[in-house]
Amino acid sequence: MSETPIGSRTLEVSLGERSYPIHIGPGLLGEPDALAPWLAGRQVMVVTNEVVAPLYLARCRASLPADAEVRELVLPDGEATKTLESVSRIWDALLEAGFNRRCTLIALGGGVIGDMVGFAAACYQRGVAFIQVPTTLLSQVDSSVGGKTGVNHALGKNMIGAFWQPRAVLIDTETLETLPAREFSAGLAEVIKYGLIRDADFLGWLEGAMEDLRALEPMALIRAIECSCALKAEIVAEDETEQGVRALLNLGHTFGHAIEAHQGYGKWLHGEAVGAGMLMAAELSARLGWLDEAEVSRVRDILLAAALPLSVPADMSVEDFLVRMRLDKKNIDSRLRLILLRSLGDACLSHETTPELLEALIEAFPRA
Ligand SMILES: NC(=O)c1ccc[n+]([C@@H]2O[C@H](COP(=O)([O-])OP(=O)(O)OC[C@H]3O[C@@H](n4cnc5c(N)ncnc54)[C@H](O)[C@@H]3O)[C@@H](O)[C@H]2O)c1
Ligand SMILES: O=C(O)C(=O)C[C@@H](O)[C@H](O)[C@H](O)COP(=O)(O)O
Ligand SMILES: [Zn+2]
Repeated sequence: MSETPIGSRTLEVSLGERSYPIHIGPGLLGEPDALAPWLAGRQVMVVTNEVVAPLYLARCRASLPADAEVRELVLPDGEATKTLESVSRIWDALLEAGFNRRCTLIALGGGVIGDMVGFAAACYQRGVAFIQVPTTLLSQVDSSVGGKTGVNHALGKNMIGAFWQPRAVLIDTETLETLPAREFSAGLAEVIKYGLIRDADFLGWLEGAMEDLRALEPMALIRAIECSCALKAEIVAEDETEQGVRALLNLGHTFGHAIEAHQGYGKWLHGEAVGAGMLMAAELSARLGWLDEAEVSRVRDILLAAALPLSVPADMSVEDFLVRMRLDKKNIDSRLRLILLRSLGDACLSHETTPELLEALIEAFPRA
């Protein structure tokens, strides 16, 4: 890009030869040639969905060089479409266009599009370039960074996938102006997650900034997105393929993924399920004697301030949770491993939970 616009920031995900930038700022999408530096060749396929296309496809095209051979694929919307069949449609479109190994895929949309396009890129002709252009808060603070790509399976979330890093992440914070409030709240869950797992100061700042964030106050937004991306980039650089510390990014997810899969993908938003799951993890941490009641209340209060659910679905039994949780990717040798909190800002991967403790926690957790 020629000039850095006011209020914008650049971070790096440091992965040696596969390092890449994260550009964050208002109005980045639509700048002429903004995407040009990371194209592998002239062939470009922009993949988006039917909600995002009318809003941002034209701006995305305007950020590509005039001589690029650009194709567009507009997929249906929603978590229920995060399937191998949708990814297959991307491969069909690439082959029909005669695209070769030097093509570049652009993921324009939220985490569903980003995860699918990344996976399509990882497999097409054994791996081609892709760029993340995230347009939801959740995808701007989490899913566009770190190279986890894939699709859901009826039996479990993100069960089919690959680690495949993008060449760049371009975050235009202005795209959040059209995002529904419920989706914005879902994104806040992952923002809160970073404070809970790794950064108590950031958590403290978030507690005071929640109103500004929900009002889309530009500087608060940039700070939340920048801090989130910086924390994620640091963890991914340390542990790209989740052999250790990266698992902390899964706080609340073992419970959350169980809710998403049991309810039917899309009924509960990913961030909503993760929010409730983080409260469950905090309460379990308290039952182990690690958090005190005041700390659990802080978790409850910040989730409430973000307009996230504090209860789980009324129709989910303890067994409904356990069946799904036993399939979690973090488990080893049938031992359930959960991310818990030793204190606010300090998470750990724990297998100290007994079945009795877990069952009692799920049983007692509020239903709605
Ligand atoms: N790969 C990772 O590391 C990672 C991390 C977190 C979440 N995820 C995955 O991300 C997915 C959730 O992502 P999400 O919350 O972005 O959901 P999403 O992609 O379904 O987007 C949410 C909704 O907002 C719409 N939308 C997108 N941008 C918009 C805009 N600017 N204005 C108006 N509407 C817009 C979408 O069409 C959709 O209806 C889940 O599948 C989750 O598993 C992946
Ligand atoms: O990047 C990661 O690592 C994460 O765990 C981020 C999570 O927010 C995200 O939901 C991720 O897709 C979960 O991955 P999974 O392997 O637990 O399905
Ligand atoms: Zn998540």
